[in-house]
Amino acid sequence: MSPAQDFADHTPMMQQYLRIKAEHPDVLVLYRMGDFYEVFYDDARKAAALLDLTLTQRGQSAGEPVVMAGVPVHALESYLSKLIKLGEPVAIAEQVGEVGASKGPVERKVVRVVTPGTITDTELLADKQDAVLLAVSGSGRRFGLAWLSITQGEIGLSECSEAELGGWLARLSPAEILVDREQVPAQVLAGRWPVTKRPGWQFDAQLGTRKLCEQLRAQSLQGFNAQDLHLAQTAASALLAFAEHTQGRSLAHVQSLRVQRASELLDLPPATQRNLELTLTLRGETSPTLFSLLDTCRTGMGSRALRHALLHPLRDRTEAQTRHTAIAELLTQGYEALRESLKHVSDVERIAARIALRQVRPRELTGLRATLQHLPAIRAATPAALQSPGLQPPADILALLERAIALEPALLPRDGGVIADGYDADLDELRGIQSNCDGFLLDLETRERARTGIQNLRVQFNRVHGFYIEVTSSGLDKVPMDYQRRQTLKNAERFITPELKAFEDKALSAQERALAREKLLYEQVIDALHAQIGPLSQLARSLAQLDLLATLAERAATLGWCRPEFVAQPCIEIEAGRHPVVQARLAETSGAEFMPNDCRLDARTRMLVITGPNMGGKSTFMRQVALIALLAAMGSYVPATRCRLGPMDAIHTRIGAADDLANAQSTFMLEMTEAAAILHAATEHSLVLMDEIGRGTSTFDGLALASSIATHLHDKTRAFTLFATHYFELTEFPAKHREAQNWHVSAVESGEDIVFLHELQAGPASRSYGVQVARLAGMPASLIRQARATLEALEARSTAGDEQFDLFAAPPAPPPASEPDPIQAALTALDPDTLTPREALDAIYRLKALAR
Ligand SMILES: Nc1ncnc2c1ncn2[C@@H]1O[C@H](COP(=O)(O)OP(=O)(O)OP(=O)(O)O)[C@@H](O)[C@H]1O
Repeated sequence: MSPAQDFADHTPMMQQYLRIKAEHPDVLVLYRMGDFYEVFYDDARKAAALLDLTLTQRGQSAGEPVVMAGVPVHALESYLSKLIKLGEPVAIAEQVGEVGASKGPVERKVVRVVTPGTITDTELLADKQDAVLLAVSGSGRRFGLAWLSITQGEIGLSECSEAELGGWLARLSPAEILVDREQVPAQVLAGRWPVTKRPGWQFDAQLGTRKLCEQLRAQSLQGFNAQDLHLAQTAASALLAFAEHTQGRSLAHVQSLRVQRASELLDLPPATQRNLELTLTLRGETSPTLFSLLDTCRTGMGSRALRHALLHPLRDRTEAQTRHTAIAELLTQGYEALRESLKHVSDVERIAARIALRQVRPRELTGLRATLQHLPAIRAATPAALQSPGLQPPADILALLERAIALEPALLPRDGGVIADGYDADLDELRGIQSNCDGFLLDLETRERARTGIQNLRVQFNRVHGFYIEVTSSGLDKVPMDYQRRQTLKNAERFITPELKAFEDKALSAQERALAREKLLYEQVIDALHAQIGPLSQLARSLAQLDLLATLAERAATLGWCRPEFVAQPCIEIEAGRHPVVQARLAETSGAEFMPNDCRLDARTRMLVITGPNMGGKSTFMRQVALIALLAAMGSYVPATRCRLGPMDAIHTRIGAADDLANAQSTFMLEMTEAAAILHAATEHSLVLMDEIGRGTSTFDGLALASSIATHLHDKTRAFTLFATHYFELTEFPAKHREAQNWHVSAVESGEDIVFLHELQAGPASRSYGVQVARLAGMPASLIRQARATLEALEARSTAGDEQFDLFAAPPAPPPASEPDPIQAALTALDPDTLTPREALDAIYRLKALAR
């Protein structure tokens, strides 16, 4: 059959392709053909457009040529990475049968489906971040969540209300969200995450429970405290089904479950995560952020554990306190040696997952081997209090890797040279035949030179022609009868002899057999490692935690942070607190010193009204208080000289933002929506940051709203509140509200200029210096002169005006009820059931008279 005929749609190969495609209608199917992955028909057109491939045409299908495009096997990863970034899932159909083993095309099967949330290829994954696959079930008021990072091995379950869903999505930052195609939550659609819709029957609580029990090898979910989470179980059924479907196998390494109840976490709503620039700056960059400042981890596992700790701080402070103690231990015993030894650690977590998925590559196994060899040094550098059984995996894992895997193996098992010499006698023998080659060829060459008398005769090998004896033109007349011509060159001829041919057959078949043997042995090594997934995952967790702790210790020492103290009574007491990221930026850019500030909030002072000039440092101060509280809660030391913290359930922030044009919300609408959410959610254990609320509307509206919001927070919510404002009128607030105090950021005037001291001082600011700040910003001098004159005029008018309006006066009483209408009163007094006809007639006359 000609190549073109291969592609006619009635041929067995195209039938095989069409069958595979029918099973995967929604994804691009890459169909392996020798050294290429081919895509056909509409997939080909789509792939050609997305990947800039050349379309070709072959054969005929229903009278039309078959359109196709291909990518070379060795370049698969770079194409996959492009497709995944474009949100295009891909099914990979490999040749799984032996070529020529049966009639018809080689057997092919989809071995895995690659989607943004299920990538396992080391090259496609970010080192410092997990790709989280999240399933969301339910609609309306309550939602079930189940998530998993395939390269990590732990399932997370939770349930939340509609208001909490946004916080969860921001916290988990999933690479892909699975939803029931008939019930897609609006918040999921509104987000920036790739969404995959799955059939409704895959969302089933009973199925979820069964799958979870199977996965965790448990009788019930009771031991995990997850038996009552029906919505989360529903999500888990879809999650596990999808994960298995994409990997083409069950996930042996996923063996643990963590139930995370929203009420257990310090609530960090999406606005807080954004405004505090935890992992992304307001501009969407990854640096400078709190995470980028903290993350000096030595391993990807450590960085991922750090990110998790930062975004999932617990309200209960036990775990954080244990971390503080560990940091203290590392600071006294030294952390440098430990951090140095962690440099030699590979990503054991991902390697374990890739062993479980049978995708592990030889070089990853040598990485694992080097890590295991290095464990004694790591244990020696770890303080006794931080040792854990996980750091001592069974010795046979290392023994196996040392015996079985070559020192420097090839990239892929199919290239050979992966299994070490001496591991398998059969392989050694086959390799022996190959390496004896050189000796045999030299020997043959000497013998043939002697036999023929051709002195420059040479025995050689190349991949295309195999073995041959080369004789230059000058020696051709001496060539014996048994030489058979193989190839003619310009100045020479190449021959083969029966002896050389026999040797060639033996050598080439030895090479093929050695490769097959290596493949088998490699599979056996993976089988043996598969049985050790448990200890390997435990090792990964221990190493990640060690790296995280050593990093926090290093940061604490380098940046001069202190151990926070947790107390039972409500308070936030910080001495000489700093904003760690602003401080680091200042040091890097201008070399300027950061001005530390105190903060004292307790049962008697729950609100600070902060005033002062623009650029004075109000936002920085408020954020630093929140960051210090968060750092303490995640188990880190904090940028201060002393810090005492009472219980805390949430950090809410309302800080100026740009218009949310995508969701058709104006700045003001967004401001009010966020403020409303805070007023509903905050409790007296929450920390609330309100930065210049009300500035998105007219002065009077804004002032009125700002003062009402402050009153609500003070009187009703009673949250610890930092309230920065430009409305001077609000400095009157503390005079009438016992638990509020005025503070201001200081600045001094020097001539026409202003110098910011960034120091927080008691009392209200004396003025706002807006015009001076505008001057600093480089406004034209004439404009500044005009602004100054206008300002003076306005100020004069306001002092000459009426007595100041009392913003915080009690709301006016509702208008008094008016006199009741006499007709209505008479009508109300009537009871028709008790009237005689005569009385009824009288009543009508009376009403008629009243109406006149
Ligand atoms: N404590 C401090 N020590 C040194 N520099 C500081 C301090 N606080 C703030 N700054 C510097 O001042 C700049 C402005 O601070 P910030 O944004 O907090 O001012 P602001 O009062 O909130 O201004 P606006 O009212 O315009 O929002 C910061 O970017 C930082 O460089």
